[in-house]
Amino acid sequence: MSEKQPRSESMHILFADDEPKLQELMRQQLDRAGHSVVVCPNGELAVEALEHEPFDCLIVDLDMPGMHGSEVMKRARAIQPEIQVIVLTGKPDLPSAMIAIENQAFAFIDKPVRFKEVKALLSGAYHQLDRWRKMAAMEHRLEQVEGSNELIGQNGAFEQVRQAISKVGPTSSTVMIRGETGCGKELVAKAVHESSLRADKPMVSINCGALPENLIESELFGHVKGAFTGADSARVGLFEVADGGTIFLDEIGELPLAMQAKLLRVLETGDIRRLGSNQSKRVDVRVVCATHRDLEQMVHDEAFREDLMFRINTFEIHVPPLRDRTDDIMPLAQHLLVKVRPEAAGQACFTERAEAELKAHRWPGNVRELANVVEHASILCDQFPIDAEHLPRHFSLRQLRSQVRDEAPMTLKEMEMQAIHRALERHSGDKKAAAEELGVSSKTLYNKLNAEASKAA
Ligand SMILES: Nc1ncnc2c1ncn2[C@@H]1O[C@H](COP(=O)(O)OP(=O)(O)OP(=O)(O)O)[C@@H](O)[C@H]1O
Repeated sequence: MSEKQPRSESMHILFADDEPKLQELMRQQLDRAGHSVVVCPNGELAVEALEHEPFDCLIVDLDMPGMHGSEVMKRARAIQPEIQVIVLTGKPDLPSAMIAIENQAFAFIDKPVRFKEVKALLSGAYHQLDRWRKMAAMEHRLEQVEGSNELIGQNGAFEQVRQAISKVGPTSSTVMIRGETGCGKELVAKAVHESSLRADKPMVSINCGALPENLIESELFGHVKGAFTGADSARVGLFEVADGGTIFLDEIGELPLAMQAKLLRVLETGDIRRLGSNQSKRVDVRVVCATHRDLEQMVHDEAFREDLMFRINTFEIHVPPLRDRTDDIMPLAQHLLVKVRPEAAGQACFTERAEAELKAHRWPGNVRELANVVEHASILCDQFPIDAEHLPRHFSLRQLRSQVRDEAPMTLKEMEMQAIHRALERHSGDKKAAAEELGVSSKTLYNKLNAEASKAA
């Protein structure tokens, strides 16, 4: 007697085969195993069924009179991309197997059908579908967290950025994006990737300044099991993950010299080698880098390899700081506000006073700082428009620091953040230089800025 499928694994199945006996058998067995099933005697009716209702799985015979099984599979994929397909055939030869592979079938079985085998495959198909749905849910969540990748900016200088993206995007050139911290370099890198022929392949990002030196190599190139103490299992590096796509090396100026040499070798040969392995592997990855550092000065100071600099700055995009495009401040503020308060769309959301303050500010943290300020204000403001009083305290303090420095009470934390922002201002957003001046590590500085950003959120 067939066992009933656990409820959670039951699927809605479309069975398409022209053999009446097999149709009857599958109808009974699939039903008994806890699935719901629609049986079609030919391809045309199967496609009609697919157009009318969603199925989890399609079991399809290749050789049916009329529409061939391969055509049914193609149509099924177009109508329901996530559908899992199991191919049945009376001729289990290479051409049939190729058809199954080309149509991304989950499994391929020959006749006569052994139901035990079908049952096991259905369980596998169920889990495959489950993974597909979880992945889709994750992508959806990621999209919500990251928001849209739309680049806002009408300013002339920003228009040049757009033009540069559209020119270099479709090529496979290495791109170097320069600009102060928070001015939108990563967003520009995403736009380069999205306008490239690799847009449907992954783009992976790594912040070279945020990783301890001993982890960077394994992060970029992976490692084999036992490569170092604690490497209990092998790990795929980001270059391999990005194969076919783009890797974004943020804060490239922070890359230690030893790693610069290894990166240069990868860029020149296209081969990567996992840490602890003797085997190289060819990867096809486009490299996009970003930095707010003066790389030429770093080369002069022997902190950055000249040969690597020449290799990565084939094409440069300069993202202007926000203070140089004040006409972009309000469109950006409105865009960032809609991200956190969708109901703000289409409304005039800032008073003249708030607008004046936003426009007068120097924005050492650029668009990221603006995003934090807007989010903070949106929390304090129950009803639009946002007024100057809704802007964050540290923002107003910075704005008015010359008048209020001695009068306004401040917590230690606020004084600390003020010191950090002043140091960043003095060093034009250069976090490493600011950290040096403040006597803390770059990592501590990043942590404090991140903590401030999440507090404002
Ligand atoms: N032109 C823009 N249009 C819309 N949003 C933007 C724009 N520029 C920056 N942002 C937003 O501002 C924030 C900071 O941008 P991004 O991370 O790209 O800056 P960055 O220059 O890479 O920063 P860092 O130097 O710290 O790495 C992000 O949330 C981004 O979406």
